[in-house]
Amino acid sequence: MDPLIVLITGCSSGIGLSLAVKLANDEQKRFKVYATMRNLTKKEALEEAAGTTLNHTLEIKKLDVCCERSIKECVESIPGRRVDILINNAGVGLIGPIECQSLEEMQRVFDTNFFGVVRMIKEVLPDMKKRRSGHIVMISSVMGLQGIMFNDIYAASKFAVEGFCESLLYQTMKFNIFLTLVEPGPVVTEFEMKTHEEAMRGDYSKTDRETADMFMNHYLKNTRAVFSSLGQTPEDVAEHVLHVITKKKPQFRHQTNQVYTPVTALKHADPRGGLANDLFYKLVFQHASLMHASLHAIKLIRWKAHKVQQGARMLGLL
Ligand SMILES: NC(=O)C1=CN([C@@H]2O[C@H](COP(=O)(O)OP(=O)(O)OC[C@H]3O[C@@H](n4cnc5c(N)ncnc54)[C@H](OP(=O)(O)O)[C@@H]3O)[C@@H](O)[C@H]2O)C=CC1
Ligand SMILES: CC1=C(/C=C/C(C)=C/C=C/C(C)=C/C=O)C(C)(C)CCC1
Repeated sequence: MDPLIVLITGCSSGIGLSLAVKLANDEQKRFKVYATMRNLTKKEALEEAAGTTLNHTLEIKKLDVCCERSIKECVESIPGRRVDILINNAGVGLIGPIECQSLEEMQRVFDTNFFGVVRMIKEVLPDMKKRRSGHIVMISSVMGLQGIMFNDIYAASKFAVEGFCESLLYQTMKFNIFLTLVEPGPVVTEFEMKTHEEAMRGDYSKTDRETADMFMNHYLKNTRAVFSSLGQTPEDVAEHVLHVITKKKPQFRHQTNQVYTPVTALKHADPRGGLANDLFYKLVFQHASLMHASLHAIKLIRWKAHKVQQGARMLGLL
């Protein structure tokens, strides 16, 4: 059988890079991967990770999701413009008090995370409709379901993606095209480092001292702990995406981190919002030490499980 043609955006690092490499290394050779990035001078890491798959099951192409011409040129360069699976992965973060962020910065987040997805889908959907087949996967986020403090604009951009897809779903269903929102919790990639570094360089003189303190001394500290105890690896997320795209009937939503399922479920348990809002508020401002102790315990358990797995592998039991 011919391999499925997969186009992935944002493959210079993180989830996009891991996913491209994972699919290109598929033992059954089910995929031909077009791994795209906006800046080809960053292609070395992917080239290295791709190894012998490079220019066989994996090809690197230039694509900037903020530029319609770049998207068109990339899709036109694919034989027959055929894209069986589109993975909208490219994305940027933004954290901090909104009064310290410029409108331009906020628009850049929406232009990439939301309009980037819209541009990509506009380019491939008509062909998928003609073929009455295809699968479009969004790397959304748990923040597409539940807002988290100081992520106002980023969460809004992911909520926009979720609303857009919920609405588009009926058309895609009619044309036998699958649409899936993959919703990871924290993933340890350059994403965290980039947003954290930008936040450290930020000018907080435009906000009051109390807000600046909430951000620097509560939020940043808490998220560091959250990433180091609950964070997944990009390979983990890639494994979930592989599972989603190889299902006969892929589901619409897929969360990759079980810990976050109850967090996002709170909203549905209490539609008036009290439960979720109260919990987050109390966790951050009233029971921070309890939260840190729990996160630390989770980290220890995960480390122990990892060691047991390593030992079992060495003994040939896994
Ligand atoms: N890390 C996390 O905790 C989580 C991440 N996500 C989502 O996962 C996706 C991947 O993020 P992750 O791998 O973590 O982060 P990385 O920062 O490692 O990767 C982001 C990728 O997006 C690319 N990108 C940014 N802007 C554009 C653009 N205009 N056109 C094309 N590519 C672009 C970056 O390219 P460049 O190198 O040129 O900047 C990079 O390749 C994002 O959509 C993010 O929102 C979801 C949940 C959690
Ligand atoms: C769990 C949790 C927190 C942090 C969650 C974080 C930091 C999630 C990050 C998700 C990301 C980065 C998604 C990207 O799309 C808080 C609010 C500190 C306190 C309450 C419990």
